[in-house]
Amino acid sequence: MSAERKMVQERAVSGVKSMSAERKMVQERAVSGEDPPPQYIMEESHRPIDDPPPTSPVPVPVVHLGHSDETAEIKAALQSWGMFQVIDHGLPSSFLDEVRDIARTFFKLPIEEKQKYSNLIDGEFKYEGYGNDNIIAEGQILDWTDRLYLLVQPEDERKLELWPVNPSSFRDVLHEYTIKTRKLVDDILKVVAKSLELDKDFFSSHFRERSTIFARFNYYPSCSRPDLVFGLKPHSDATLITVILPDKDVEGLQVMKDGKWLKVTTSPHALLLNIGDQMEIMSNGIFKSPVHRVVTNPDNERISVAMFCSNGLEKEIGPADDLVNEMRPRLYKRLKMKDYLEVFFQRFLQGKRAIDWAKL
Ligand SMILES: O=C(O)CCC(=O)C(=O)O
Ligand SMILES: [Fe+2]
Repeated sequence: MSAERKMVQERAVSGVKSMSAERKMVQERAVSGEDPPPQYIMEESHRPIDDPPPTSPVPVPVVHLGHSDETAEIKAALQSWGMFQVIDHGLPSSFLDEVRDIARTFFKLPIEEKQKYSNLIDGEFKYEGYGNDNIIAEGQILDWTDRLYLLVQPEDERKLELWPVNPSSFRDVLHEYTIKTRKLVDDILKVVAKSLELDKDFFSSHFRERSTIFARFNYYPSCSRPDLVFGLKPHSDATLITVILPDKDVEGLQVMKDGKWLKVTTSPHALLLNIGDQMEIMSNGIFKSPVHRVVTNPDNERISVAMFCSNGLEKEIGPADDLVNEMRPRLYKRLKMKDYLEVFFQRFLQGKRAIDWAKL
């Protein structure tokens, strides 16, 4: 990785001085049966218990790739939900299970083994590795989750020393999963471009130019007080598009739709795709980056794997010229990806959205 890029990445997350010190992992708290301590507890008005409660599960729309209706299906799904599931993605179910297995096996390793990949070095927060969120402010509320966060693309920027060697298949499976999800995302971005009547390579060419993919393995231990804490606070992703491999058995993801929280349910063989803020900006707001959150569960742990696909850090992005006209004025400014990410991460940690900063 170039020195400049490294600096930018580090600045992107620690623009405000890090206050992370050695921290107990959420998994350790859950194993010892601890109730969530105060730094995890949401203030009363923002707790996961909603009135009215999240409605009964409505499956997220399915897009049938390669089908004559795919363009219309994607457009409808993105305008109503900001997300969709794909079942005919070409990745065998057994392979998706392997991806879930490497995540589960890694998080089951003894803490000392996992700490070899820690994102805290001498108390200083690093972007990649195993751990939790950076702490940048006193009183910051933490999420009930542990993670492993790795850059997988561009390949020549991977920090392989942070890729677990246990389970022994971890690196090969993650590499293969990267190649496969990348191909899927490239294909899907062409359909998204078509649905907006843009050149079919509009998003995928942006996406090819030193585009980044980060893999995030999310582990949400069971929690005695799901009414007080979040597995992941409400947020939108900074990405162009995100591919989520949800837990096969345990629910937890919810999305805000038409002002209400809905439980997200998908087929066990599905990949779930949601767009992020970069797509909202580039589509001039025709597609909105969905706000979503994860709740915890008193009986079960949950895992998920997210692949965050973004334009390269040095790219400047803005609304597509063809989507700006008299009827639809430009809604977002042009911005450099690295500047956006800097704002995004600071706000993400405070449970705030960055997209407002990009609006004109
Ligand atoms: O755990 C999930 O299902 C979603 C994770 C997510 O939204 C994220 O990692 O940004
Ligand atoms: Fe997310």
